[in-house]
Amino acid sequence: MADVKTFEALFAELSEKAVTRPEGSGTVAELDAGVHAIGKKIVEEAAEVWMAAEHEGHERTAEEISQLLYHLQVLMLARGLTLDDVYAHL
Ligand SMILES: N=c1c2ncn([C@@H]3O[C@H](COP(=O)(O)OP(=O)(O)OP(=O)(O)O)[C@@H](O)[C@H]3O)c2ncn1[C@@H]1O[C@H](COP(=O)(O)O)[C@@H](O)[C@H]1O
Repeated sequence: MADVKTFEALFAELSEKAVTRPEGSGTVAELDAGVHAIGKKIVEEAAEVWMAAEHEGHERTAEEISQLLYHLQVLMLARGLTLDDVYAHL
């Protein structure tokens, strides 16, 4: 599984995109939409995780969880939080 993306690698990628702001980046668009919009996306994705876990299969649930983790990372970037800020509470 050589090219599996980890939580840390995704955060590094998104952090760089927030600075370099490449054309066509959904992350840049979401950051520009702001904390309120990102928060709504997190709630939506969280509901999809719940529904997938209760009614759909293993794979769909994993996919929805990956999307929730992505949007949480975007919110962290929007608020200037680092991974260590979060890990300090685990
Ligand atoms: N891991 C993700 C990721 N997970 C989820 N999403 C976005 O989250 C949304 C998923 O929401 P939904 O399932 O509700 O799908 P949807 O309703 O069709 O989407 P919207 O209409 O809400 O946009 C989509 O818009 C996806 O683009 C992600 N967007 C990007 N990434 C990764 O982030 C990195 C940077 O991406 P860019 O900023 O787009 O270059 C890349 O490695 C991507 O693989």
